[in-house]
Amino acid sequence: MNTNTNMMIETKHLTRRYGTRVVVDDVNLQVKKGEIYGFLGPNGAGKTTTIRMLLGLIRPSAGEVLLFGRELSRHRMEVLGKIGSLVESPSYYGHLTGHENLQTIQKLLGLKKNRIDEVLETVRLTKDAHRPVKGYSLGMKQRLGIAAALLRDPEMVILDEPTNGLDPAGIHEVRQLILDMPRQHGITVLVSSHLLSEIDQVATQVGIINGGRLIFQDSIDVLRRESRPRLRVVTERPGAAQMLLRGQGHAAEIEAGALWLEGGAAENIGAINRELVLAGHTVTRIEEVKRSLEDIFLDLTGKDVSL
Ligand SMILES: Nc1ncnc2c1ncn2[C@@H]1O[C@H](COP(=O)(O)OP(=O)(O)OP(=O)(O)O)[C@@H](O)[C@H]1O
Repeated sequence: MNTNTNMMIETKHLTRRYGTRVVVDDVNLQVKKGEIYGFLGPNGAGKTTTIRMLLGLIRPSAGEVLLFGRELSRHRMEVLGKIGSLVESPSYYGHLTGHENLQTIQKLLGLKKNRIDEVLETVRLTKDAHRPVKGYSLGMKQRLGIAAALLRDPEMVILDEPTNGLDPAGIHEVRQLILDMPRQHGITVLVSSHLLSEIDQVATQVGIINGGRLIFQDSIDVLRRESRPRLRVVTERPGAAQMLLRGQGHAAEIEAGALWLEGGAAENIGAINRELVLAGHTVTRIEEVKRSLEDIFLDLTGKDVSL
C-alpha cells in the first residue's frame, strides 16, 4: 500500500476507453495536500471522465486511482467518505428551501453531525437559507451544491466546471469559495475548467489534459514562467543582427522577418539596442511581446508535448 499521505490523489496509467476510442489515456495525476489543483482542458478533453473515475462513478479500463494513498478499488467507502464533490449541475427539490434540501442530503448520506448552518454560512447563503430553491439564481444553486459537498466535512473537494454558466458575480463568488477552502478549512481542491483564466486565478498546481492525455503537470508558476514576454526586434538585416546577438549569448530566432529574443531579454532592451546600433544596424522597432497563458496553452495543446 502507498503510505504517502501527503498525496491526496494519485492516478497510475489511468485509462478509459469507450469502444475502441481512448478517452482518458495513461494519465498520472498527482494532487498533494493543501493544493488547489486546476484541471484544465478544452471541451471533450476527458476531464469529466477522469473525475468520474476519481469518484468511483465509472471504472477505469486500465490503471488505478489512489486516494489518500489507498487504492480506490479496495477502500472505496473509506476514501470516498472523505471527499465532497460537485459534478454536473446538482438537482434539488425546487419547492424546498436551501436548508431543507441540505437536510435531505444529510439524511441520505447518514451524516450524524449537523453542519448545515455552518456550510450555508461558508457559501454565504445564510440569508437565503429559508427561501425555496426554485427562486435561487444559478450561482446560488451552484453555491448550494458546494455547501452540499462540504456537509460531510471533507478533506478534499472535487469540483467539475463549477463556474460553468454563471454570470461574472457568480463566478467571482465561487472563485472566492475555492480560494478559501485550503486557507480557512484545510481542504485540498481539484477544480476543472476549460478556461485558462479561471484556473490561473485560483490554482497553485495545474494539470492540462488534451485528447485524453495529460500534457502538462506542474506549478502555476512554471506555467507562468513560460509566459515571460519575448522581444521582437525589427532591423534591415535580421540575419546579420541574429549572428551578432547570438555571438553575445542571446538565443535569437528569426520569425516572419523579425528577430525574436526569449524570456529575460526584455530586461536588456537598452543594451541590445545599443549593441545593434553600434554594429551599424538600423533598428526600426523593438517591442516586448507578452505571451498570454492562452498562447502557451495553444502551444502545449497544438503540439504533442508529453511530460
Ligand atoms: N458514456 C460515453 N460513451 C461514449 N463516449 C463518451 C462517454 N462519455 C464521454 N464520452 C466521450 O469522451 C470524451 C471526453 O469526454 P469528457 O466529458 O470527459 O470531456 P470533458 O473534458 O469533461 O469535456 P466537457 O467539458 O465538454 O464535458 C468526449 O469526446 C465524449 O464524447
